[in-house]
Amino acid sequence: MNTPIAIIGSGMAGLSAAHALTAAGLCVQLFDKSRGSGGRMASKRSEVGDLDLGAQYFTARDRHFVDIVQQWQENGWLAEWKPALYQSHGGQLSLSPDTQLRFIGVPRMSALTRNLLGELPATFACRITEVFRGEQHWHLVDATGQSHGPFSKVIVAVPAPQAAALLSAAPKLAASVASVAMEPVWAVALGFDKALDTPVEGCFVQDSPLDWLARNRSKPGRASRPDTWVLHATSAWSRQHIDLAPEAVIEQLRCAFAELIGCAVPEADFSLAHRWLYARPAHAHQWSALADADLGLYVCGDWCLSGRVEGAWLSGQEAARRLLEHREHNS
Ligand SMILES: Cc1cc2nc3c(=O)[nH]c(=O)nc-3n(C[C@H](O)[C@H](O)[C@H](O)COP(=O)(O)OP(=O)(O)OC[C@H]3O[C@@H](n4cnc5c(N)ncnc54)[C@H](O)[C@@H]3O)c2cc1C
Ligand SMILES: NC(=O)C1=CC=CN([C@@H]2O[C@H](COP(=O)(O)OP(=O)(O)OC[C@H]3O[C@@H](n4cnc5c(N)ncnc54)[C@H](O)[C@@H]3O)[C@@H](O)[C@H]2O)C1
Repeated sequence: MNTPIAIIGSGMAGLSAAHALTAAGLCVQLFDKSRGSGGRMASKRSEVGDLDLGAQYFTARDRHFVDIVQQWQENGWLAEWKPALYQSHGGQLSLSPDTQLRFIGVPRMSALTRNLLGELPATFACRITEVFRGEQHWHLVDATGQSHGPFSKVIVAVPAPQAAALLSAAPKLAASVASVAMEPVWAVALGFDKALDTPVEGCFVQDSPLDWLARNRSKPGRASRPDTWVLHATSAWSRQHIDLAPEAVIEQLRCAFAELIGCAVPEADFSLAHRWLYARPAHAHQWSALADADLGLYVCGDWCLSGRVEGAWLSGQEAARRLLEHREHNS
């Protein structure tokens, strides 16, 4: 019997592992606490259109990732994003041309992970709280106390602080994962019925509570009206203001935006704030993936590498590769 492999987390890392394992003829079952796939590549549907509140774009440097990105582009799941890119230093805005290729899901970032999910078996709105090994197989318990299984192996593909809590079966692994700190990011979306009078479409920011801002209508496939923007605070500012009320976060980041954008910024006609508690690892690692292969427990995620979409995909591939390698050696 092909006992399925449980994958906890259906962000880019979990989906990447799922694809590699199904391509090798194995069965997988994904679990995610959210109502859909994508994790930090999520897009929020709102009255002003879809808003990419997490990952803004991604780059591809590793040659394997470059190849898969090309396939995704040929499938129509991705487009290149070529914003009028600026930088802001000490309040000075300047054009920041570069030759970097940047990709986005179309018509929203989450379309990519939705396409990757395809027909893969997945259980959503299911927060896994316990992962334990019986005599022969693995079992999962969710927040409602329901048990899921049996599974031949388990891949944990969630942010490190959430993964550590699921690894009590492998204390050494749990300790390594628990040592990874992840930083928060406040994201704010603003919508203006009358478009702002600025050529800026994306901006890397320094010396401000803001770290990044992007104009949605510059992204292929997005609605052009109203004029919506996504602002990301720095992790330092987000940490200091972690418990601030969303309305106050919106106001403070709107003021920071108005200060640097160089045009009149009226009250927003639409606004929302989203707090990412585990947005990015505090430090990059070179782990690719972690495992207790004899137990059959694997861990992956962006935080094992660069804290970027590319790192998440590579980490999922590596977890799957190690699982398949161990399986082959023991068959
Ligand atoms: C604000 C922000 C901006 C970013 N900008 C960029 C960018 O411009 N470019 C770039 O390359 N990267 C960017 N990133 C990083 C990028 O989004 C991540 O590297 C990547 O999406 C991580 O994928 P992942 O699969 O490792 O984790 P995630 O996407 O976090 O997926 C983990 C999944 O696990 C689920 N989960 C967690 N715990 C449990 C549990 N107990 N039970 C069940 N499910 C669980 C979650 O719901 C989630 O769906 C950004 C991230 C943020 C937050
Ligand atoms: N906010 C968060 O939580 C984030 C979590 C994880 C990643 N985040 C940001 O994503 C991008 C992705 O980095 P990348 O894939 O290496 O893209 P990049 O465009 O090459 O940027 C790398 C880095 O270089 C600086 N930079 C790049 N281009 C310019 C430019 N034209 N002008 C000025 N500066 C530039 C910039 O500092 C980038 O950080 C990356 O932005 C992560 O911060 C967010």
